[in-house]
This record gives sequence, C-alpha cells and structure tokens, in this order.
Amino acid sequence: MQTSLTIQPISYVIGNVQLPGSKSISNRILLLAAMSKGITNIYNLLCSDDTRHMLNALKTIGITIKKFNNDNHCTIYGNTNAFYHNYNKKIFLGNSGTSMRSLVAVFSLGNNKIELTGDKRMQERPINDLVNALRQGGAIINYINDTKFPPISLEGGFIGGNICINGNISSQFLTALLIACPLASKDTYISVKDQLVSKPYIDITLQLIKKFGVHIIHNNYKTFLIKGNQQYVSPQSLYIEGDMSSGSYFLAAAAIKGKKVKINGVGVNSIQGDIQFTKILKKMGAIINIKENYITCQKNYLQSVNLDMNHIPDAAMTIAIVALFAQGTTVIRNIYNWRVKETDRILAMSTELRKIGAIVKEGKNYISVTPPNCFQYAVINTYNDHRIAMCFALIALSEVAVTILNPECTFKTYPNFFKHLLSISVFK
Ligand SMILES: O=C(O)C1=C[C@@H](OP(=O)(O)O)[C@@H](O)[C@H](O)C1
Ligand SMILES: C=C(OP(=O)(O)O)C(=O)O
Repeated sequence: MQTSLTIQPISYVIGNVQLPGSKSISNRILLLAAMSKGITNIYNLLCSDDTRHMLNALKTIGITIKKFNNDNHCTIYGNTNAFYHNYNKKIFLGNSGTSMRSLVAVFSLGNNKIELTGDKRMQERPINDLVNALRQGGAIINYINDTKFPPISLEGGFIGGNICINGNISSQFLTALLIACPLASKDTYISVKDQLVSKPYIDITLQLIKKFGVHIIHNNYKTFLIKGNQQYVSPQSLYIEGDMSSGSYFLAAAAIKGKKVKINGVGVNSIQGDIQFTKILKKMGAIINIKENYITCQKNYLQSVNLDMNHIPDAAMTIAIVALFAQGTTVIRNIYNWRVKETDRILAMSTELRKIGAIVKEGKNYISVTPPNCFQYAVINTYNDHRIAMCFALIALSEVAVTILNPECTFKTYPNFFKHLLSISVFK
C-alpha cells in the first residue's frame, strides 16, 4: 500500500484524458440489468471499489456476470424480477453510498433475508430517511447495532403504497425507492418533503430506468407516481459515458494552468448533472468548448464566484480548489450534505485549505475560500476521501509541491487518477 505521494510543481498541463465510465451510471445500470428480463452487455463500465462492491453483491445473490476486456465490458444475465430468496447472507459494501442505498431498497422487496454492512465511515452515513420510507411501504428492516446507521438487516415486505420521504440529506434515498417501486406489488405514490438535494442525480435515475422500459411520472420532483408490478426489460447493450465528476479535475487543472486539455467520453448531451460544472468554470473565466463527446479547456484569468451548488455536490469540491487561483473570495453555498459523505467534507476542505495558506470560512452549509498570498507546501490528510485526494493534487499547479496521504483512496472511483494527471503534466 502506498502511504503518500508527492507531486512536484507542475509548469502546465496539456493533452488528452480518456475518462473512465461514470460511477453513478455504472452502479445503476448494473443493478437494473440484474433485475431485468434479458441479457445486458455493458461497455465502458467503471472498474473501481464502488462498482466492485455492487458487482460482488450481485454475484453473492446468484446473478451471473461475465467480464471481458480488463473488466470494462461485462455481460449481465438478468433475473427477470427482483431478488426473492432467503439468502441469509451478509454483504459488505465498503463506503459505496450508491450501492448501500439502492440495495437496501431492492432487498426490501419480496421476501429476503440479507444483512448489508460497510466500512467504518459507512457505519456513520445516514440511511434512516430511506428506512423510514421503506417501512411505510411494509418493509421489515432492523438496525444491527441499534443505531440509525448500517449494518442493517432486511427481510423484504415492501409492497408500495403512499410514502413520504425526506429529500434534504441525500438524493440517493429517493433514487433507491424509484428503482425498487416499479417491482413492488402495489402502485406507489411518493411525496418528497423539504428541498431535494442533488436533484440532477434523480434525472440520471429516471433516464436509466426509462432505458429499461419503465416510465415514472413526477410533478416537479415533489411527487412521483409509480405503477406497481412492472418488469424491467434489458435494452441489450449500453455504453456508459465518461464520469464528469472525475473529468472536473482535469478541466480545473486546465483552467488554472492549461495550454489545452481535452477530456474524452463526455459531452453536451451528458445525462450527468456535473456537466454543469463547465458553466461555473466558464463563469470564472476558463475557455471551455463542449462538443458531442469531448470537452476542452484552456487557462484564462480567473475570478471568484458566489453560488448555490446544491445541484453538483461532488464537482463543487473542485471549484473550492479553482478558487485558490481566482481573484477574490469564492463562496460555495447550500452544501450541507458535504458533511455526511466520505468524510465531513466542509470540515476536511477547510482544514486542508488552511494548511496551504488559504483564508477559509465555513458554516453549517457553506464554505468561502480566499486565495493565499503565498502557497505553502503541505502534507494533505485525505480522510480516506477520494475527492479530497483528487482535489488537492491540483495544488501542484501552484509554485509549490504537495504531498497527498493515502493516495490509493482514489480507488473508490478512479484508480488511474494520478497516472492520468501525470500524463498531462509538464514539470519545471
Ligand atoms: O446518486 C448518485 O449516484 C450520487 C448522488 C450524490 O449523492 P447525494 O444525493 O447524497 O448528494 C453524489 O454525491 C454521489 O457521489 C453519487
Ligand atoms: C459522495 C460520493 O459517493 P457515494 O456514492 O459513496 O455517496 C462521491 O463519490 O463523492
């Protein structure tokens, strides 16, 4: 295991990066394919810890999966329905939120006996809003440690009906319900309480569900009507677009010190909300060009922004780093749920940004970043959070080196991140 990685100051970045498949799309498609009628060929699947956990879970319950071409391509033999068996199994999901939340809902269908658990941080990440919602539809769910967090035991029982769910902690709870409800025995009517966070991820869910033949009607994301007793039907073959959250680091690098950088595999028709990161980068001054299947970015004079980034919580972290190279103070607002992800990201970003000399203010749901007068070399604690590691690698675009502790935490979503960053970096 590599304990640290020091990156020397980078003069400029130039070149192309082929993005790995989107994590959000990969895990949704794996699950939908496993429950659908027919065989699904999946291309450009992300190979990382998060997708490995989803694949392991599906294999554990007996789904046949064949992998080809360095695991980027796989074939899933669909179960035709939800997973109705008494497996009596314990499944470990690491710190994969997309796996944990969606599988809690899916294993609540029918009659199952399964325990879902995760790493230490997963045992602190909220799940209660989802559990409450599923219980309203009849699910039998128990907390193993008598807390409101995983590990959790599921016994099925969910049949649908009228369900109210909190929207302000994680959109993954609603995504999980939307994936499970078409297979419930009754129709489901969901009403979402409070502001729905990370809304564009619900669009990813609805679009992918539609590819598997199921249409869900909603009223401005406030209420959703889902017919019960439906069946997912495999679209036979799907290509996963590049991960736009991962792409944000290279576009940011280019905005800061880029001759010209091109990220391949994602473009103007992306279904990922993080594509809106490009608008913010443009507003800050970067020269951005978005085509059908690639995006280019070039350095320019950068200025600060003060924006609500509730819709793009992951890519918003990258903006906090670009802020270090922009004129003025950048404020990133309405990001309370940064606190309940891989680590408390508001606290972690504030602490590490201060180490390199930035002036940082943090509140319950915002962070403000003023660039340092002079960047300081720092050893960055990554809190086992892949995005903290990827964000702070960009500090090497200043005049100083940076040391990233536990760089392999990037394996959660992007095992080749440092290799790809170095491939476009020109050193002094
Ligand atoms: O549904 C998804 O694929 C995701 C939703 C977001 O989480 P929240 O809805 O918890 O903000 C995002 O941060 C996460 O990386 C992936
Ligand atoms: C929040 C994230 O992941 P998860 O799917 O575990 O919620 C993330 O990738 O930034």
